[in-house]
This record gives sequence, C-alpha cells and structure tokens, in this order.
Amino acid sequence: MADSRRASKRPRPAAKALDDSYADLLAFGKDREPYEPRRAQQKSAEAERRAAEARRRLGLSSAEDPGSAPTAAKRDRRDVSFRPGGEAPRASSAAAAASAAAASAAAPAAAPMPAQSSSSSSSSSSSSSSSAGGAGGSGGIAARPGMTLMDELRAHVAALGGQQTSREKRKALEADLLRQVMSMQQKALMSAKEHASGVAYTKPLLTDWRPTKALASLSKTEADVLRAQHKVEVEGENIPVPCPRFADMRLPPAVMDMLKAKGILRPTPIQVQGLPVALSGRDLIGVAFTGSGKTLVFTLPLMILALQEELRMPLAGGEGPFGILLAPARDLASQTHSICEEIAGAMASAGLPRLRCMLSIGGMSVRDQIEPLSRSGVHVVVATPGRLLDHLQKGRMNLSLCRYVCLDEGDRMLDAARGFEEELKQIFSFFDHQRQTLIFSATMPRKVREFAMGALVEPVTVNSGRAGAASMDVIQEVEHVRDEAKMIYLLECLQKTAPPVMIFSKRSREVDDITQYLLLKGVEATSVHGGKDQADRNLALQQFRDGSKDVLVATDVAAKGLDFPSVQHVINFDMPESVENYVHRIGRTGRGGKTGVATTFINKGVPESVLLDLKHLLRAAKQRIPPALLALDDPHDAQEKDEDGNLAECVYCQGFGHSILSCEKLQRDMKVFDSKFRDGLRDD
Ligand SMILES: Nc1ncnc2c1ncn2[C@@H]1O[C@H](COP(=O)(O)OP(=O)(O)OP(=O)(O)O)[C@@H](O)[C@H]1O
Repeated sequence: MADSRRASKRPRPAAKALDDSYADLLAFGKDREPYEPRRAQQKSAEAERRAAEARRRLGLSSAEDPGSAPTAAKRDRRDVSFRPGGEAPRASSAAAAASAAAASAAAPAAAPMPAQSSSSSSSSSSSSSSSAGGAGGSGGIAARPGMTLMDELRAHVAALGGQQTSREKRKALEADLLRQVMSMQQKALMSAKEHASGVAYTKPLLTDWRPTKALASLSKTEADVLRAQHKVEVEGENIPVPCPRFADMRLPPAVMDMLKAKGILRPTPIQVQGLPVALSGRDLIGVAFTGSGKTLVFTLPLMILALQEELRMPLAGGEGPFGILLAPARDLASQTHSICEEIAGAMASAGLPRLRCMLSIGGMSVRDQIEPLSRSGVHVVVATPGRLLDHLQKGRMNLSLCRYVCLDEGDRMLDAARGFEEELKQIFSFFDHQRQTLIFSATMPRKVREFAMGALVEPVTVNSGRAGAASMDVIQEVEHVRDEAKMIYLLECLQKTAPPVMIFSKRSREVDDITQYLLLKGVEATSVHGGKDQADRNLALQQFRDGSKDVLVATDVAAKGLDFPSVQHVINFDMPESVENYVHRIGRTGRGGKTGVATTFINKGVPESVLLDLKHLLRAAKQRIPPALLALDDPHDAQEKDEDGNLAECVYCQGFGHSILSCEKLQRDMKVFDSKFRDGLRDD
C-alpha cells in the first residue's frame, strides 16, 4: 500500500523508473503499510486512562490533547517535552530520577516512584522494580538543603550497610538504585508527547523483507542451532532467523558487489543475526565486541529502506530523511556518514537512484549542511544530537517521513549523567508516529539494556560475546610506570610494533605535550582532542587514516567507534576512569578479525576500584595479570559471586571488582546530576 500522506502531495513516478532486476528488492517494500501512527489501534484502555491522568496533571483540557491537533501538538512540543509523563517540571523530575540512586531508607513508606514508561516494558525491568519495592526502599530521596545528592547517597548506603546484610535485600537495593537512575534513559527514547498522552505502540513496524526460502522455513530449534554455531545469543519474541551468508539476506546486487570489493565476504556473528532483525523492521539492541562489524548492521538496512522509498517516489526539495543515525561524537558521525556515502555510491554506480546522505554535526557551517536538504531532499541524516536538535527546533528539518532511528554507542548516548538524554528526549518529541529504533554498543550492562528495552517495541537483543568484554583479538599488557618516567618509556614502548599506533590520554593538554615530544623525537605524530577545531581534527584523522602519520595521540573523543585500518598497537598513557572506556580504547586495535596489542600504564595514581575492575577484565580475557594487580587486596573475589559462582558484575558500569553500592562511576555521575539540577540542564 502506498504512503497516502506523501502520495496525496505528489503523483507517484511512472513504473518505467524502476529496474526489473530489482523487482525482488522492491517486492518486499510494496505492500508495506504507511507508517503514520495508528493511534486508534495503539491506544489501549490503559493508555487512555494514563493520557487523561497526564492531561489532568499538566492542566490540559482534553481538547488540548497533544496528539489531537497540529496546533496543540506544536505547543506540546515546547511545553510538554520537559515534563514527561505529566510529572513535575524537568528539574524536579530529573532530580527524582537521579536522587534515586538512593532508595529511601529514611522513608520506606514514601510515595512510589513514577511509573517507568507507558510503552511496552520488559518483564525483567518490571520484576526488578517490584523486588526493589519488596526491599522496602523505593521511595527515592532528593537532596536536602545543604546536602548534595552524593551526600544523600553515601548516607543512605552507609545506613543500609548496617541494617540490611542479606544478599537478597542487597540485590533488591541494587535493582532499585539502578531502576531509578535508569528511568531517565527510557524517557530519552520516547517522545514526550507520546509519554504525556499515553501513546503506546504495541506492534513492530514490520517490513516485507524475507530471507531466502530455505532459511525462512527453518524451525525454531534449527535456528537456535545456527545461532549457537555463530555464538550469538538472542532475547525477544518471534525473532527472525539468522542468515549465515550475505546471499541469504537478499541484499541488492549492488550492495553484494560492494561488500565483495571491500573483502567483506562472510557476515560476522552480530551481522548474521542483527541484519535479519534490522531488515525485517524490528527494534533491536545489538551488543558485540569492538571491531565486530556493528556499523553495517544499522547502515545497510536504512540505506535499503531509503532506496525502496526513493524508487517508490523520489524525494523533492525539503523532504526527508527516512532515517537518522545518531552518534555521540562528531568524528564518529563523519565516519558513519562516509560509510553511508560509500553504499550510496555503490548503488548509484549500479544504475540505482543516488541516495543523499547528510552529515549534521557541530563545528561545521549550518548553511552548507542544510543546503542539500532544501535543494533536493535527503534520504539519510547522520548526526550528533546537539546539531540535529538545532535543525529541528529551527524548523530546518522535520521528521515527518522518518521511520528509522539508530543510536550508535548507545550506552554513551543514554548515559544518565554524561550522555545526551535531554537532547534525545527533545529529538524524539519531534516524532508524531512510530519508528524502528536500534541501539548498538560494545559495552552495555545487562540491566541498562533491560531498561532501554522498556522503551522499544517488541525488541530483540542480539549479543555476540559478553557485553563489556574486551575483544579477544587484543593482547593486553599492563605495566607499572611512574608518572615522571612515562614520556621516556613511551618511546621504548613505540618499538613494540610497527605503526600505525594510537596513544590515549584523558587530558587535552597531555595529548598536546605527548605529540610535541614525539615530533621532537622525529616520530610522525598527529593529535585529536575536543579543544581542536573540526578542520584540524578532520585533517589529523585523515592523515592517520591514509598512513601519512604513524601515530595518533588522542583523548577519549577518538576512543569509541572510530575505525582505522590495521592499528597495530594502542598505548594507554593513562588508565581511563572506567574499564568501559578502557574496552573502547583498546578496541581501536584487533578489529575486523585482525590481532593487535594494547599497553596500559598504571601507577599509584589510579583508583584501586578501577585497578580491580581491570584485573577482573584481564582475567576474563585470559590475559597475563601483572604483579601490581595480583597484589591488590580483592575483597570482591570472595563476596561478589552470582548464583552460578561467577563473579558478579556491577549492574551500573559493568565492572567486575565492585557492586553498584560502591560504584565509582555512579558516585561521579551523582556529582554531575547534582550540578545539573543546581545549575539547570546544560544547553549546548
Ligand atoms: N563481515 C565482515 N568481514 C570482514 N570485515 C568486516 C566485516 N564487517 C565489517 N568489517 C570491517 O571490520 C571493521 C570494524 O567494523 P565496525 O567499525 O563496524 O566495528 P564496530 O563493531 O562498530 O566497532 P566499535 O564497537 O569499535 O564501534 C571495519 O573496517 C569493517 O569494514
């Protein structure tokens, strides 16, 4: 069925524009239903009740239902987006979620926390909340005058330490703590309008994609055997069958040729299962180790969807996009944009329409970015959240045709303290219809995944390898080096492998110092960090990519997602604040099936909890543990085992050496929450 909204604006193109050889491809789009929200079907009685309650709390009459009229919708976008779920205005709702970190011991009978989400929520998330309630600690606390939220958290945990010692109660408290912090993330994935009006999408936006006949007829058991062979684990209902060959996925011949030309002959495990899920229109959370090919899992389905739409009816000026791909950093967005362009180029050179992909990031001219959209429309937008939101708010772009959203490095995007939850919340408010949502990362604690799933529609999770584990293709070496000896030792360390080599440091100034030092010593080095302007960053990345520079020195802006060919060695000049960042940093080597080396300098300046996490990570990856780490007194070795005797991971940050109750990341994040609520939310 054609998209009636678009069809009513312009006549459909003549059939002659379509190439017979792509009949197969077109076939799986032709009967797709339009993707306007089908409110009548989607609103359950429960949703109606919630909508009325939200309207009452927001002081809206029923005529002002945010979804009922365009004018009301506009006002709602401004007014309601900050008040999801009809809760208190944003500062206090955010404060409630953050202060959460501490289920109230002082007031166990306090009012229950707000409902998690009006969309379908995962059973596990609801079960954790109910068990938390059972622990008698779901009231949530806010910072009292003169006390920071962190103080409250500490006091609360200390109090509980004395009172509740049983494993069950502690687990319940952990679940509650996490539930409350994470409740912000779910809201970030929903339109505030939907949240306020209780719209709950219950059915995925299925496409007509099918695998080849032989695979389509596989039984569930046979599909499970295939999954086990490819070491992928799945969760969810009615999961599409895995496809062990690209040929099974019925990709357009132009795409098959492109993959072959790039030496991509067999799908990686995340692609074996992730591509069928994404191609069939299902919401997806994909977790797989660094360098395992996640990017193709979210770019290919969108490009194919955009191609089908373009073949059905070419875009005109001002129209589009059909999908947005969001990344937490500009350089990563640029890289993803290049991959989309490459796919678009391959399609065009095979005689298919040229798809237009727009890059929308800060540090570049707004006019240059937006010009292709106004001139001829764009099919795909790859963006960082801040700049995309700016385009939407200023009316330069709209999401009326957009039905596909992907968050790359999803846990970073959704990070309750340092992520983009506020921007995402506002971006999602520009949707007035359902979309397919995909979230990818190499690191995503199980509980965080469960909470994010609560905002998706019948999601499928696909795991390849333990989330947060380092790539097994990286040999990890950890060395004790005093601060004053680091620079000199760095030169020696560079001799371990041939170039290219990446060096990471937390601080921009140190990145500059290291680069200067290496240049003085005759090493072809360049650098990237947040303090450099975008043109310099692009140049440095280009020089490292094309081999004209041997060494790239960088802060963590280059730690996530960037893919350079054949990096041999990653040197951590300092240990990052969390093992999660460590996993991303060392994941710049050992990619696409190649092996690499990572060397990390540690010394007494690194917090013990981080060293303990590192020790456990090395152990899990069967790497050598240096004496400095072996010597650490490790109380968790004995205590923090799960039911199966495995070491339990922190549900908040995925570290192995501690629980959420003593999680340094949560403690740091609580400080950020504190400043957010005191200073107002950031506005960049
Ligand atoms: N099936 C495949 N066979 C061989 N190489 C592949 C395959 N799929 C992707 N690659 C290559 O592997 C490299 C890493 O892929 P990609 O950047 O998508 O990894 P990733 O999982 O997104 O990593 P990160 O978690 O660091 O973002 C790329 O150079 C890509 O071209």
